[in-house]
Amino acid sequence: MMDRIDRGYEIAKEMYAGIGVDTDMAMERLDDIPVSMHCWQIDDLSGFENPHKGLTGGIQATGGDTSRAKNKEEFFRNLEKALALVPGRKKVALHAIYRDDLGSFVDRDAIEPAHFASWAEWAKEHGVGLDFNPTYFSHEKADTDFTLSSYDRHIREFWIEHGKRCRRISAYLGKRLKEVCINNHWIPDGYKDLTVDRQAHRELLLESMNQIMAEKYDPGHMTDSWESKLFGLGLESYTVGSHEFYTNYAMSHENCMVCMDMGHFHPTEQIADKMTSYLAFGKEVMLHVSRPVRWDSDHVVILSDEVRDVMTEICRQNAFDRVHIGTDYFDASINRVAAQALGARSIKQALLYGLLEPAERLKKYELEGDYTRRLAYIERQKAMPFGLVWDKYCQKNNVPAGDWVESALYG
Ligand SMILES: C[C@H](O)[C@H](O)[C@@H](O)C(=O)CO
Ligand SMILES: [Mn+2]
Repeated sequence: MMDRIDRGYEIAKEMYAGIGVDTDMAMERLDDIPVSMHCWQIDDLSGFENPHKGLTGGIQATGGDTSRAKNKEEFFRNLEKALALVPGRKKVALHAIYRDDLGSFVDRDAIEPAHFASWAEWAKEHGVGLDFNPTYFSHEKADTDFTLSSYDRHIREFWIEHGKRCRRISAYLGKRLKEVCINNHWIPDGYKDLTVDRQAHRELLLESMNQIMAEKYDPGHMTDSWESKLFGLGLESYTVGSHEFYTNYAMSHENCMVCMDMGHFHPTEQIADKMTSYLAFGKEVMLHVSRPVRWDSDHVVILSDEVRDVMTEICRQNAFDRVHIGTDYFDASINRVAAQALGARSIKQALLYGLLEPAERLKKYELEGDYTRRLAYIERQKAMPFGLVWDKYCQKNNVPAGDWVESALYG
């Protein structure tokens, strides 16, 4: 007697075959697409360095759910629980403040690969790759709202050293895990109110970036991305690291790309439309998949139209090796393990949705100028039994399907 999931899958397989889509093949392809899960949802970005410092830089984790990991043991236990709820290939994205201090305090301008050796061991044991993020905020030397673009040379030098060391650590992690580690830089630098000299800070940032990026690393071990932003809380009027700024930087440097965070643009701008502008020039792209609600509020990622459009676009361009998918949100209003798992699962669902699209057929209609069929078949896709294939995919990967949240809360 076939179980419910198998019966459902048989029907779905037949229906997708009817529109020329091979569901087995789609699941196989999905197996190979890593999603990089940010570790900081587990503890609201408190980190191991100084968990009581509090977030600075115009970012916030709001909400009153009490499940935030309170110590390292709880942090790893919860992170592992969340990983176990997400099917397929995964990476974990670290921040520099999650370093191991090896028994004594180490500031950000002094961290070394040794402070992340235990993470490399952990990643090997759990079969995941690692990505990295320098932490240019939540530190006394970031309290003026300026880091790499500060007018103060000492502040700049401190953060330049941090950036350089994070690149070295990323290269070490990539080499040890035999999987490229993406080192994503995000700085909060900006002004709350009307800004008179918008260029001076950008020139300083450029100079700092050039120093950070001077050393060349094997692209098979590490690559850098620079994450732009429109505005931060309390930094509403001017952000030094704008999208145009990093785009120009990435276009003129090798082994370097932009990171587009879905919460860092004007609400009507679509990331799905932006990716191919980089791919067309042979550039890779890093994504922070997030969910802004009215502002860059970092809500938990869901299977929204925006996320589905981004993942479908990656599938249509077959750009799995050129667009790197990472999560980024910090919501303190719900259970942290469930939040962490839900966002990554939603991205995998969106990818599966895209892989189940008869892309060649749709492209053919477009080429022929048959826009009626193009629209009608894109819409038809929404009523196809995609959920039945997803359940099968979870089952194949020994991950709970429908009732997964019970494992997150009580597993
Ligand atoms: C913690 C991350 O570095 C941070 O969320 C950054 O990626 C960002 O999106 C800031 O708004
Ligand atoms: Mn981000």
